[in-house]
Amino acid sequence: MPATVYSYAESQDVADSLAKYILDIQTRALAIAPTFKIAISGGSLGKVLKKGLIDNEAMARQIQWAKWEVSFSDERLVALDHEDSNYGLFNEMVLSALKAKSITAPKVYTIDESLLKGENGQVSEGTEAADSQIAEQYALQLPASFDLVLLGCGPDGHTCSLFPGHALLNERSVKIANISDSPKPPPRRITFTFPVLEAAKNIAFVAEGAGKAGILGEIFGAKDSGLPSEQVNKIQVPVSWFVGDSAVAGVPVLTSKY
Ligand SMILES: O=C1O[C@H](COP(=O)(O)O)[C@@H](O)[C@H](O)[C@H]1O
Repeated sequence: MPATVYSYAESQDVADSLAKYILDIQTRALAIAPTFKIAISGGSLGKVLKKGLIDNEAMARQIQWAKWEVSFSDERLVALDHEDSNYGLFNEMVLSALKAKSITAPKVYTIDESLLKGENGQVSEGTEAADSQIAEQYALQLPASFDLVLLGCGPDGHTCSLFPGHALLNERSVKIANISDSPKPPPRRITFTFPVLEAAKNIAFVAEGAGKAGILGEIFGAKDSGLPSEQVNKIQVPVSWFVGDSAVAGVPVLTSKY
């Protein structure tokens, strides 16, 4: 099933179309279940969600936040209020805005921060055993299947914290893996593995900026690059990309509007 690419000149249009797509999946999910199960990534995605789901007031009114269950596709092993935390970013961009508007917050599944900390309450340097315990504990909170997984694509083609050429690309024995050698700082993270992505009902990437055009050229090019984001495109799940025109400039892919 080839991925569908939705491309827009304006960043606000990327955010608004993504928001409409999320709303449609939320509506379908809530028609058959009491909660909408979504996984969110870090990086640039937080700003796009704020623009599309919070600042766009018509959209904001239709989002049933109280019925959302939010997990993170990857998380950096830092305190939740650290600037590198993916939860921290979502909190800053979305949760704090909901609080300011007195809107009931979604249920959010974070890492167990206490497992990060040493006896003095400070985040410790971590060990393989401690980090894999954080991963195992996070896996216990996952639903059997996400209605929607929102992903970013790094300039090296990584997604979640699955990096090009890394052994975790072949990890199938656990749903959440820990990594201590992330090429992008911080080095200690946990991440979804491919079985979680394969079990999802829908997956969407968001990629903006001319800086992504090179890697998108490889991902959508004729040659198999084996890049993590390209591997996600090959999963038997509907995969959509919401991109800025500059991110697909010169990329051999058909684009449309959502
Ligand atoms: O490190 C990470 O990077 C990716 C991509 O981020 P972006 O800023 O290039 O969109 C992100 O999806 C992931 O969650 C994050 O931990």
